[in-house]
Amino acid sequence: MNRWLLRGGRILGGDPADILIAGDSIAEIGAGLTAAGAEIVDAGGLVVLPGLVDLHTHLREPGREDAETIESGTLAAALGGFTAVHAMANTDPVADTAGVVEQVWLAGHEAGHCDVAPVGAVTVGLAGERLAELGAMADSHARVRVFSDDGRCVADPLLMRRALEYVKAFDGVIAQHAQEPRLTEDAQLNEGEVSARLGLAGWPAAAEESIIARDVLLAGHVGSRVHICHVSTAGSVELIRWAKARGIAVTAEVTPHHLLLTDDLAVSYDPVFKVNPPLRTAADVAALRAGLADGTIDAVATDHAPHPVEAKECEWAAAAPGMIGLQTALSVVALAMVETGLLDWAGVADRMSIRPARIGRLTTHGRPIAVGSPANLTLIDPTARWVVEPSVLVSKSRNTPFLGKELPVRVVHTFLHGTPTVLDGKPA
Ligand SMILES: NC(=O)N[C@@H](CC(=O)O)C(=O)O
Ligand SMILES: [Zn+2]
Repeated sequence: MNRWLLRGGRILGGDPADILIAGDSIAEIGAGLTAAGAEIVDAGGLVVLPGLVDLHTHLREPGREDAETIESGTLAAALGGFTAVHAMANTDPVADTAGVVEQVWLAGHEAGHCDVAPVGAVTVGLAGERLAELGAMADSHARVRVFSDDGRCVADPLLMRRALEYVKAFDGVIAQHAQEPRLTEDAQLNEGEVSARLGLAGWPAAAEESIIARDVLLAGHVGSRVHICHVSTAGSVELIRWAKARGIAVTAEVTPHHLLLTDDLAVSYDPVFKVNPPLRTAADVAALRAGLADGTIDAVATDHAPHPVEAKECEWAAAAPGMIGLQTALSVVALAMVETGLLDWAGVADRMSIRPARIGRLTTHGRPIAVGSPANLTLIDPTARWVVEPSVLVSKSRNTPFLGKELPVRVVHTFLHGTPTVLDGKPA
């Protein structure tokens, strides 16, 4: 049997302890453990977290293998400390049938770098007209629980209501990309001072907030679960706080980039900063950080959105929105939340593993680091710094605003069901 002895790591940043992995689970935790025949990993100085779980990853396969493949995207995930990712449905073909979600699940399983939980489309072809076969996707081998037309908003309120009602039967959740389409036609960046100065069409906060207000009311009305993708405004945080206080089953995610970057970066006209929803103001960033710290926002999700060079090395208006983020997520969260004292490592584990796993109903991820739990673990060096060189990025795309930047915190080892996927920062 597979046996690994992780020596002296600090579980969630606490006191040093040894962890013995046997097979796919944690067999023992304690001081001075010995285990004949086990491979030893010196975890001295490292912090041990439950394997990170991403609720929002664009793996681009099938259809856009020039931007990313399941192999390259999940390897980036493992190097970023993730043991599970939810693969968004805006592929080509769209993941709107049991056949496509099973294909994505199987390809993830064969790649073996992390578990892949396919997200099913809410509507056929993401067209927003008819519901996709949600039940068949839930019942498939992929066991889909998260459904989203992400990239597009489910704009029709009746269709949204029906989707919320439908997924109750199998404890699913609708993950809404909250963007009122008419209010954001041609929108290029946050509507405000910067958009006015640059003369580009703005994306008002109200386009996000009006959909969130509508959808929390619908979810409350039908008694179903709604999840809000990539929350980006202070008003959205307030609405979600209000809905949670009323007992509505709403959860929400924020991206690392929305926790750190602001819309004034667009004055460079560099499309690397073009993303959907757009970067907002410093006041929004402060509200997002506070909302994540107090748990109003449940989770950090990367919205890893790879695009080929030609989609980014062009004029701002012609560029595709999106940034890659799997390999930088933990570092950016450390910068925005840990170094500012807003979250400790236990808090990071909660927002990047425990809660996202619960939202996605992944039973073997986001478990406490305890005897008997599945050995999905991420060991990080909290004092290390690294430079985001192109050579360390394994995604097929390079569209990150952090290229060339120095970031804190390095992912050192990642274990997936008891087997290392990353050792010493390298693919195992
Ligand atoms: N976030 C983005 O800017 N782009 C995403 C779609 C999405 O998550 O909305 C993509 O698929 O490229
Ligand atoms: Zn989206």
